[in-house]
Amino acid sequence: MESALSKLEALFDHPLYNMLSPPIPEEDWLLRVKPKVKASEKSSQMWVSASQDGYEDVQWNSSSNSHPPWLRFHLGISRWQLYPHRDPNMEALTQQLATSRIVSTVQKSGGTQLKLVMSFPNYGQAMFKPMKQERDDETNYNLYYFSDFERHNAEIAAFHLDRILGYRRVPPVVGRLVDVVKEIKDITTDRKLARTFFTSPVGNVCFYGQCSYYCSTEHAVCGSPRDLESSLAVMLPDLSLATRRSWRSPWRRSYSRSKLAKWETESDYCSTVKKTPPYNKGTRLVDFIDLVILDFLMGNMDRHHYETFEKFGNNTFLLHLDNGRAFGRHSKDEPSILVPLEQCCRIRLSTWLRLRLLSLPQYRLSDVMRASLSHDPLHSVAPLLSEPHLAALDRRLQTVLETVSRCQKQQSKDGGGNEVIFDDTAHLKDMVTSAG
Ligand SMILES: Nc1ncnc2c1ncn2[C@@H]1O[C@H](COP(=O)(O)OP(=O)(O)OP(=O)(O)O)[C@@H](O)[C@H]1O
Ligand SMILES: [Mn+2]
Repeated sequence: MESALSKLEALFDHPLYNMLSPPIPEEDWLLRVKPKVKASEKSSQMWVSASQDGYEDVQWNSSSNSHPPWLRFHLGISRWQLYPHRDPNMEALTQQLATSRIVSTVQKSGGTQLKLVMSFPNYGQAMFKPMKQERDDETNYNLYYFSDFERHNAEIAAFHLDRILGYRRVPPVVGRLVDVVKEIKDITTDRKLARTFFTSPVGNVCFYGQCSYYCSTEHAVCGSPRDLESSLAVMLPDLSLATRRSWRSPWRRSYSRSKLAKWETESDYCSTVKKTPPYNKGTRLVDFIDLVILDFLMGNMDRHHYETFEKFGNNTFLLHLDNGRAFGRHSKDEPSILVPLEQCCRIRLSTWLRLRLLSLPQYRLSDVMRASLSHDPLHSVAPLLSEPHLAALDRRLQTVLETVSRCQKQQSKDGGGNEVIFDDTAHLKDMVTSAG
């Protein structure tokens, strides 16, 4: 393990993760801090929390040292990433998610499967997903992808994988053992949720909540006897502060047992997408390919939509939310997830270079993932990804690199220029030269 940890350190020290980027102009931050409130106006503007039992009486000013970690996270979101590489706030943020007292729990409306929103004394919030499946269970082959369970460990592993790929587009997620009585049943104001609690025949406390899928006694989640493994993802800024736009994936599956989607029958499908806004300009297509690569590596077939922050228009990163259906199978890869890369033959240079790095023995993807996941609090209960899942990552990475090579061969055969690799580092090189 020690050598794996130093591999991860070496990876994050590599120049490919430490490229100089231009200073961020003010309009490229998602949120702005309001100017300091004058002391005379303070009393009326201060958050009133006395009535909300369990909350801290916080007095925030514009000095970021006094900000709670979740607020620092919100203030660090920019046009290009959710958090910076080697984020000095990450330790405190994940620590809060993992250990902070839970003062309120309610169901999150919308979505198909049970999810809860939990609040901390400093007003931070997290989205909770419970463990529904043992780590070594493989998704039933006769189950359609849209009927698959969501997995708490997939949410956790997706955050680590996204960071290792250098994207930083998944909100931080940690594992936590939640006491379903003390931290859910006893404190929830949600009567509909509270009503679904029961004690199983062997004395474990279980509940199922209300949702459109898997919220019934047969699909209850149970503590052991009260402790339940779960994932807690830090909440993004409220929609009233930062509106998000949802985009339908051009390679969306049909979500029907009998129909095929257009991309499954038209081999030239990407040439249409490339001409269609917003994929015809900027980096949207290669950003989407980045997401496709993440999904192929973790076997996520459920990427029907993705979101962006409206403030940044079309010129921004894609949020990689909702990864619960990843890591369902390790013994089989799902080639259809990689179809957009195969059909479009485009990839960011910086992504491709990092993928090649991760295929080298000294930075091997499975090793750095194992090391990264060992920092999660649930690692002491059981490894977040079993060895076969880690091995599948290396195998799938090879497939991604082979797909890119095939694209390059095909293109040189066709006598084309270098259109496979999209050089997103040119502006960085300019900066380095002008700085030097
Ligand atoms: N960390 C987060 N902070 C704020 N909102 C989030 C976060 N993660 C997800 N969401 C929002 O919550 C909604 C539901 O989450 P999620 O997609 O994980 O649930 P789901 O049950 O899988 O939904 P669906 O079945 O529709 O895909 C998403 O549409 C997303 O906008
Ligand atoms: Mn989903």
